[in-house]
Amino acid sequence: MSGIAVVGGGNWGTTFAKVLADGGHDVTLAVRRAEMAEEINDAHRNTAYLPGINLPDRIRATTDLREAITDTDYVFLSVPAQSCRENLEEIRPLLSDSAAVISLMKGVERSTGKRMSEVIAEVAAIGSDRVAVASGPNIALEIAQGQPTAILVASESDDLAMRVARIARCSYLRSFVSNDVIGTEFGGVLKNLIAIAIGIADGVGFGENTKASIMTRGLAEITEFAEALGAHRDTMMGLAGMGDLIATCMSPLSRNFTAGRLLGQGYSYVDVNSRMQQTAEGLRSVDSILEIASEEGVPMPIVQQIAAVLDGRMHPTELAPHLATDDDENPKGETA
Ligand SMILES: NC(=O)c1ccc[n+]([C@@H]2O[C@H](COP(=O)([O-])OP(=O)(O)OC[C@H]3O[C@@H](n4cnc5c(N)ncnc54)[C@H](O)[C@@H]3O)[C@@H](O)[C@H]2O)c1
Ligand SMILES: O=P(O)(O)OC[C@H](O)CO
Repeated sequence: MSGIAVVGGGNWGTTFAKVLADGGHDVTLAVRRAEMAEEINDAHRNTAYLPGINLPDRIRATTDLREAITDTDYVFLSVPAQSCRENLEEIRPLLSDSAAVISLMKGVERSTGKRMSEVIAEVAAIGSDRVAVASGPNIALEIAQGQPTAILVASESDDLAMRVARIARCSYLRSFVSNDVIGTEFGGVLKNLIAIAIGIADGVGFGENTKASIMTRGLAEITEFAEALGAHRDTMMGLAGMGDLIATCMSPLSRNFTAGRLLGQGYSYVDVNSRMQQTAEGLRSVDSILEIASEEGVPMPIVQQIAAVLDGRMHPTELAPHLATDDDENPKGETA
């Protein structure tokens, strides 16, 4: 048995399939639309998601999940987090007894607050030694253009993390390994929220001081949250935390930053949703993260202000979460 499948032919799924193929592997890319599969197979292009990018011949697209998953060792999942469960329900009966499932997603499930690796283990009914996650400063289009970057692959199984890292690398993507699954996942989920705040600040017209202070306080805020949930601090200071935070907050290609900027420009949440062509996971994660933060007693002033802008309780020009403190005499974390 051998084989690699990527499920989800969007921005990231297609780019990740290209990374795997450029690393010398044959990859089956499971997509939903027949015309997309045809374009990828015949013209080696996915113009809807990666305009101007030529895809390697080693990628074969199909709309048939059975063809993609059967007898496959590694299944990489790159669909919106809210559709992870339904996609897995279709995948589960097709999985071989030893196949590993790797999440490329950066969201939590709204209905349960679960991380994607938790949803995978539950729905696919597989042990944590067959589940991995991969996350880092990975703006898809830049990687598809061959611009160099790095990614962190994490699994509770060192062996699986190493195997996935060896597959998921090529001349322009270096993979590092970790066993901090919680930190690697929360790094990706939480940086999206800070990128929305930075987008709001940008849309309002605030300058670099504002954005730098939100980013810095944001890193402290998401690190405290992630640590409370079991993440290692080092992970939050590494590629999957600070690295991804910087990339996402600074890139106009980021969908989370773009969604924030639209909010800052005065569009409502409903308008922003209808304008976004691609997945901005942060918009769907805000409520779940605040719920978990409240259960854990972790203060999240930045995320709270994003929620207030999203539901119209706060005007974007009032966004100044880095000024909020319960105790002005004893500001917390000012070494950050
Ligand atoms: N784009 C990036 O730069 C990037 C980088 C790293 C991680 N990610 C993460 O990867 C995941 C996928 O993001 P993306 O950028 O590829 O999103 P996207 O919107 O570009 O594509 C999503 C894909 O999922 C498919 N899909 C399958 N089931 C679906 C369903 N029920 N509803 C909607 N779409 C469904 C769509 O057809 C589409 O091909 C997200 O969690 C995102 O945070 C994205
Ligand atoms: O476009 P975004 O905001 O989903 O961010 C993409 C990646 O997660 C950046 O690492």
